[in-house]
Amino acid sequence: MKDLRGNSRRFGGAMILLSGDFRQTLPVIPKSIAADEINACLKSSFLWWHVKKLKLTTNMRVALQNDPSAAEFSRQLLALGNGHILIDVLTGLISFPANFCEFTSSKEELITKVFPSIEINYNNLDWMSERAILAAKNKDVDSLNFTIQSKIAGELPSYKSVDSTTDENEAVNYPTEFLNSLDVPGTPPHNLQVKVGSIIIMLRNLNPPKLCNGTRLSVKKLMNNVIQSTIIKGNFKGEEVLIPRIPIIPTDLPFQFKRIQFPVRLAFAMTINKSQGQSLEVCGINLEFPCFSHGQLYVASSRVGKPSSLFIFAPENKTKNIVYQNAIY
Ligand SMILES: Nc1ncnc2c1ncn2[C@@H]1O[C@H](COP(=O)(O)OP(=O)(O)OP(=O)(O)O)[C@@H](O)[C@H]1O
Repeated sequence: MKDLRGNSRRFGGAMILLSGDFRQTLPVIPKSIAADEINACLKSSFLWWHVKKLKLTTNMRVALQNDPSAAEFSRQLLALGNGHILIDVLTGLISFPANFCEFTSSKEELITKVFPSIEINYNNLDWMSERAILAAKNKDVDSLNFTIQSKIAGELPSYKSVDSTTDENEAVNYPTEFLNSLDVPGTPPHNLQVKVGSIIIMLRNLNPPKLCNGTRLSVKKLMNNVIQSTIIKGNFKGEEVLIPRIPIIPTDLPFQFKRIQFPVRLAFAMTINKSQGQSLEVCGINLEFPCFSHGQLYVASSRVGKPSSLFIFAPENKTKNIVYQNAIY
């Protein structure tokens, strides 16, 4: 920038606008500890000290609801995000603030609260687009997705990926059966099982800005080599798209392999990290296995604008709220 603009000031004197919330999840670094994540955060850059900070004061997602609980809910979310909710020293768990959400007593009840009568409602794209269940880990999300998908009638075809090593000399070290068994975050599964009417999420940018990593769609027709789907959220809501199989090379493995598969996963449920940036009308959080990193509980809870839209399943209504204070202040 300095060279391009012929100006020796930082960024060549150009004004750069960054926006974000440090209460939210930090960059994901595989096999890292908290210090690695904080180190990768913008705040650890030497440039941070030259940034002028401006603060937004109104939670618009909450304010737009015109709900009597708005001010209190917004305050509770900030307390959660700032790590100001008392942690029990013996268990390391927090109790949620009063009237923060509606608790369910089981995972099954959580599904019923978020997706009531899904066997009838799944054809209503508006209804489907505004709800999701969130969990911290992919493993928990997968099991929720299978359970919810099983409530929809219809055939369940299996799309198996074609997996191979990128370096053919390594083929003997990584047999196809082993590659097939890998379930890598951010990569579609080897055995993709979807039904017509299922909700899926894109895992790659196929055709930005319409079809991007994170776009949610409803499956309309399943063909051998193409999945026809309707975009259910965002500026291109209602548009139909064709999704082909593409080669995908996961980046965070100690070796490289290529998976040819539709770049999608089921998305009735999704990970909290994947939900960052989305707004929902109805949100369920499955905390059977608690959050494990900074800001996850805050991100999950702040996807909705009012407590009556937030359903939580947590053993004994208690959970972990991980907040790295040096990421916030
Ligand atoms: N100034 C505003 N006036 C009216 N509505 C707004 C305004 N700012 C945001 N919104 C609405 O608030 C909701 C959240 O906005 P948006 O998704 O841009 O926030 P965000 O900062 O990306 O949230 P998060 O990071 O928590 O996902 C959206 O429904 C958006 O339309």
